[in-house]
Amino acid sequence: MTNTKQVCIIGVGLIGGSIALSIKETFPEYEIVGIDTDLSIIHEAISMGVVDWGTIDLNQGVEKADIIFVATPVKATEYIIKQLCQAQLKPDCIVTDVGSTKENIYESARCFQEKSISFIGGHPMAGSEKSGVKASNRRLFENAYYILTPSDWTPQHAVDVLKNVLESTKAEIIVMSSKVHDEVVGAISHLPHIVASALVNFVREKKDNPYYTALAAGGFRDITRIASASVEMWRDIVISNRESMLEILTEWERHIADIKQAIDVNDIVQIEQFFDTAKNFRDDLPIRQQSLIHQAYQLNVDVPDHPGVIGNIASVLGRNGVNIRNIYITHNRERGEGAMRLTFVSRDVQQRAYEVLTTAGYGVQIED
Ligand SMILES: NC(=O)c1ccc[n+]([C@@H]2O[C@H](COP(=O)([O-])OP(=O)(O)OC[C@H]3O[C@@H](n4cnc5c(N)ncnc54)[C@H](O)[C@@H]3O)[C@@H](O)[C@H]2O)c1
Ligand SMILES: O=C(O)C(=O)C[C@]1(C(=O)O)C=C[C@@H](O)C=C1
Repeated sequence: MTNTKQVCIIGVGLIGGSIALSIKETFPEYEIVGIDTDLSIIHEAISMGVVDWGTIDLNQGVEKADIIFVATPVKATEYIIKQLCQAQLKPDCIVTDVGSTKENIYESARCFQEKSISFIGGHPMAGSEKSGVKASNRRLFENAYYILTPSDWTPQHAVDVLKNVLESTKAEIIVMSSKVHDEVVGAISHLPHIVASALVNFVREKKDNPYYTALAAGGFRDITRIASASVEMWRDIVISNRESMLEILTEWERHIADIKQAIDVNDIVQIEQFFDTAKNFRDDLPIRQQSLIHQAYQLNVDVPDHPGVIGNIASVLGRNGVNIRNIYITHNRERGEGAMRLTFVSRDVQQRAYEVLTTAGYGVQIED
């Protein structure tokens, strides 16, 4: 149990909105206040039930808060923390953030120490390439890790209060130092985003030949989904995690140079080892049961080039009571044929759809 009554979310976007929704579901008695730069965002958040009320006035929004979440891009977070240090906060207020980098935010939060305000860095390790309050979801963090990096002046009971509130996200909370956070997350999150964007830019340079974009299908799309994420957010992340990123990118260049060298001298053993080492490690990565919104129960359906075939697939499923959650078409074959990737909410619905479509004569593959 906590005595928390009012939670303030600064930056009511994807992450701030999702945290607000999780907290509201578990603690309906809490008042959730939203602060953003634009009143239209506040109005939208109120109409979606994400916050109870909101304002664009930081001082007005935080004055009665028991817990403040700063959920803005990380450079804005540094600035907002400085403003909070000057603001009138309740004496036992806890300030936390959700930023993807932790060292820079920890440094800017040192000003809380002389005011004896508890500051606990935070980073939920789940998200999406989408932004804004519209994309928020109360189940976003289910079964994900939620990293906390408490400051050394923050008492343990404040960390316990925050953990208690964060249990509403159903994430697994782990504690580490902000330095270790930035090194590890730099490698497993920030580097992949750079690689994805570099890969897209690489193909973009070849766009004069239309085959590049036409043939960029499954593998390319899978590995580059995250290149569609918020530019502001990722600009701030790589600027803020500069030191770790420079070291990581130097290591990365070594990996690329090694495989390039192996191809150059036709070193078949080394080429095989390159793929084999990666495959073994990837196959052994622990699988965390993801939240419902991440689970994708999919079917690939061969789509012959006939007028009305897509409508027919949708209606045959509809007639049999099967709801489609998402449809994605890949035109990855010559002469107009393609594949349709359908997503369903559960394994049962996926199985039912498979039966319906195979009975109707479609070529269907289940994707695990
Ligand atoms: N998107 C992800 O996958 C993800 C995952 C984990 C953590 N994060 C971190 O969470 C934070 C927010 O990311 P997001 O994806 O929710 O972004 P978002 O763009 O969806 O939301 C950010 C919100 O902050 C508001 N904002 C910006 N500057 C502000 C300011 N000065 N004052 C008040 N509001 C301001 C924006 O208007 C927007 O509503 C970032 O620090 C990011 O690094 C993102
Ligand atoms: O799933 C995605 O789209 C994400 O990019 C989520 C992701 C990640 O890299 O794993 C992105 C940034 C965050 O700081 C944490 C999570």
